Amino acid sequence: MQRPVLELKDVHVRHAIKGQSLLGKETVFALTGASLSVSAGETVGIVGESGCGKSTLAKTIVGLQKPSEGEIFFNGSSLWEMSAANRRTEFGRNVGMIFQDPSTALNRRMPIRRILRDPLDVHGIGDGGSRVQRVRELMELVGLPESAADALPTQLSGGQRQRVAIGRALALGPSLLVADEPTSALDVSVRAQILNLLLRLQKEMNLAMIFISHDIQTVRRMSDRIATMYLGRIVEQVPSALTPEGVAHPYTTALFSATPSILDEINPISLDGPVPSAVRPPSGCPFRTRCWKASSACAEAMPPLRVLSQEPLHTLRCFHPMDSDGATGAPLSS
Ligand SMILES: Nc1ncnc2c1ncn2[C@@H]1O[C@H](COP(=O)(O)OP(=O)(O)OP(=O)(O)O)[C@@H](O)[C@H]1O
Repeated sequence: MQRPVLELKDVHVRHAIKGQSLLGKETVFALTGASLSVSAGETVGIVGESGCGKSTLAKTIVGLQKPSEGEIFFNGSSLWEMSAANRRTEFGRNVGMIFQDPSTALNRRMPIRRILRDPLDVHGIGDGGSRVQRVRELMELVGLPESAADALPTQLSGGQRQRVAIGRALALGPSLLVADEPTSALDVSVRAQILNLLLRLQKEMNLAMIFISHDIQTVRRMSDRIATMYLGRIVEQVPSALTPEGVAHPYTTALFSATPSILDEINPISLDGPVPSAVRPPSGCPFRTRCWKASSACAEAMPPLRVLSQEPLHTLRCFHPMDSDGATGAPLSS
């Protein structure tokens, strides 16, 4: 079996509450027990509502956030046991990140050719001539016209700016790409172009990709596997090829029912009540306070990780999965 490019083992991230240190009484449980892996040529999609920990997971994967507990392996080496210099050079060269909003992610005062060249300069790759050549290649790769080279980010459209951000993320030829909501700040009309560009580049470059979105249909289209997050926990990992009826966690089912594609026939499920606080998450399963299938067992303990299928991978943390009674339809009254 292929060794994963990236592997997270039981990773936790706790944030201090604003104005307090981590030693203060209360902390934000931003990520709890996340285990995940992604191999070359594979895309894992992360989906969940706002505040569920998607960005924390992304920052943790690219080394911008140190886990409070757990381990991260990159090509088999522990990220936080590497020297800081190796993390910056060896790891930094091999991982690219695309952020949600290209307007804030790019330096407004730098012309595009400098933005694309910057990673090569910082990592000392090649000489002046080869860097100029690489910038040309990158512009062609992401579909930017030559005339954009001397423009400032503010002179480009939102879609073109995101193309620049993608080019910069790929400048050093990474093996892992993390895209955190890469189209949510863009006009609907250009979203499909950027998604298609990412799909093509991921295939051509055999990248391991983590693709994050709050929209499960976009994640399904972009990924081989969907990891559903709820209140800092990965509650299910399910192959994207499965139909919504094949998913097992009630929360994943609810996400599908909120944004059905024209091919899906699912009854709408409305989730009652707000997402609980990440400072005081509920005991047991975090979803139980909004789950129409919850029982007293769900309050007592976090459901253990169950592997429903190894190849393709389907994992679940739930005491009352959808397939246990064949029901994918309307919620039972609570
Ligand atoms: N630096 C921080 N300090 C304190 N709390 C934080 C910090 N960053 C994130 N959080 C909290 O951690 C939890 C997870 O946040 P995160 O931004 O990872 O979620 P998200 O799913 O990416 O949300 P969104 O889709 O709105 O960006 C939230 O409760 C958030 O308020």
